[in-house]
Amino acid sequence: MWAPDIYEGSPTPVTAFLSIAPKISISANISRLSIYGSYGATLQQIFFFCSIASMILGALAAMAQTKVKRLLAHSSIGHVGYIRTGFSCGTIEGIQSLLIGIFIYASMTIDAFAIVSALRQSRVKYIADLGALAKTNPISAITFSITMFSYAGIPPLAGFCSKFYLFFAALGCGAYFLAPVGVVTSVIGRWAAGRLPRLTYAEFPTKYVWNAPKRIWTLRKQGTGDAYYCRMLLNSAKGCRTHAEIRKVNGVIYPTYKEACYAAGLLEDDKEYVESIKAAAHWAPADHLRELFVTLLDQKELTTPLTVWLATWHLLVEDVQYKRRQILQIPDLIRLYALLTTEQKGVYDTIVNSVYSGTGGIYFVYGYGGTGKTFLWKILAAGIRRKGDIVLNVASSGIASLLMSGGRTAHSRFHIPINVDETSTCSTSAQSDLGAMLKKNPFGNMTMVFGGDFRQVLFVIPKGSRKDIVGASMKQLYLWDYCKILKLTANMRLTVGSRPEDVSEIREFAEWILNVGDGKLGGPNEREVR
Ligand SMILES: Nc1ncnc2c1ncn2[C@@H]1O[C@H](COP(=O)(O)OP(=O)(O)OP(=O)(O)O)[C@@H](O)[C@H]1O
Repeated sequence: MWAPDIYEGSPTPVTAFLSIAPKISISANISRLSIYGSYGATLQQIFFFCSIASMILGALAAMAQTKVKRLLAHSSIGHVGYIRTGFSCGTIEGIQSLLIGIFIYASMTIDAFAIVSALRQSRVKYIADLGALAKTNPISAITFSITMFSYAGIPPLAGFCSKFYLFFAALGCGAYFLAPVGVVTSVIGRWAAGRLPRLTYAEFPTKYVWNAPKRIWTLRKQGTGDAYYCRMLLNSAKGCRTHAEIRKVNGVIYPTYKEACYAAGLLEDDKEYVESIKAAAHWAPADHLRELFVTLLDQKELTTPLTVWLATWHLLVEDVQYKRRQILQIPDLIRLYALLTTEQKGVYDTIVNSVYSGTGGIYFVYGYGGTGKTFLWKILAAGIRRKGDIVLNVASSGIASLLMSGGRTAHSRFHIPINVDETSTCSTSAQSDLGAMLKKNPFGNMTMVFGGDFRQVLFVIPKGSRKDIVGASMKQLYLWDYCKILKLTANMRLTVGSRPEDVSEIREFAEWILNVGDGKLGGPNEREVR
């Protein structure tokens, strides 16, 4: 990015920092290099050429500027050229003059930006706005003029001393061409600085109004009403006969005078700030962008803050959703819900309705491996937690509990003893959060969802018979009679995320597993697994 664009687009304190700090650090580094190293004639010629190029570019470009900050930006480019002269000499005098130059440059720049910052509080942005400053704010006008003349190198000001030392050092090392170029560019700079305080007689009332009771000129405030924008258009539109014709710009009739003013380029539309925020979004996180936006608001840089907000809000709030989800540990629910199949949606809706109708209930979601049970748990938990309600995800094993958001083993969550007998109780304290929750929501009002595949969740009973194993399963609980069974049948593992060439193999394996589970394969195993 071109430095003056950055200067223009950044808040004034940032611009001041950018115009001083890098130059000091670069000058300090190259001075050290110059002291400890040495370079030949070719390199010296290149440095001289760069100095001359910076001086000429800074001076010529400054002539064409209309905005105060851009003028300072180009002056700063010119100054880099002057300062580099000291380094290019390759002599101790050159380094001394460079240090003096950088000190004076930093002082002048701090002074200039302090004034610019103060002036921008009163919305002075353009060089033309400075025209009648002497009338309204003589102290600022005098200080700014002195600073700009010092920038231009007019004797006996500090800027002159710095340039004098630099050119003297250049002549001392035989760079006879560089000194006259520096003098000529300084004269051009003097012209650029000299045109600051001028406004024509006709232009003066466009920036200032005469305050008759106080007998002073005050800065013209920008109007906001329709009449103001209409008057603005009338100053440039020709031959209008109707209001619609006043609002017509380049063949388009705009609905409001203000929009027509923007289209005609009569109002600043803050495009530069919108572009700055968009450019910064490529490398800066959203909270930094928000800081930038707030600084722009604070510095009163924006003409139409709402327009800038509407054009950039999606970048400024990019992380908000993400952060919220992180805090609540909620995945992107809307996207996930859309992924659910019809039968998964049926199960989801039944369970969520039971939670929010207040009736509660016990459900068992039955589906063989790969039908999306774990997938459903995640979305159910997200959907209910999103509303601030509590979901306790538990599993019978530690590994299975890791698959669920905030999952724990049932034993850990409800303090269930490992070895259970008739006298066992859960050691949940009544004062704990869990105890308080259980007291507040008696089991009748709660929704409990069990899930699994009987092929996968049957208990291992050491040396137990088929009858013992079935007897230890959930089906034997008295609660089972109240359990509503919800079924998932489509094997999602086959259809989602698998490579097409693997699908038939996975399908074959899934069917084989099913058949083993259903007892359709194999014979009696003589109570031993081989
Ligand atoms: N609606 C869906 N959209 C996209 N992917 C899905 C969907 N449902 C399930 N899946 C994916 O299918 C695969 C199997 O799902 P999941 O692990 O939830 O099944 P499961 O029934 O819990 O299996 P198992 O009983 O073997 O643990 C996972 O990769 C999951 O992300």
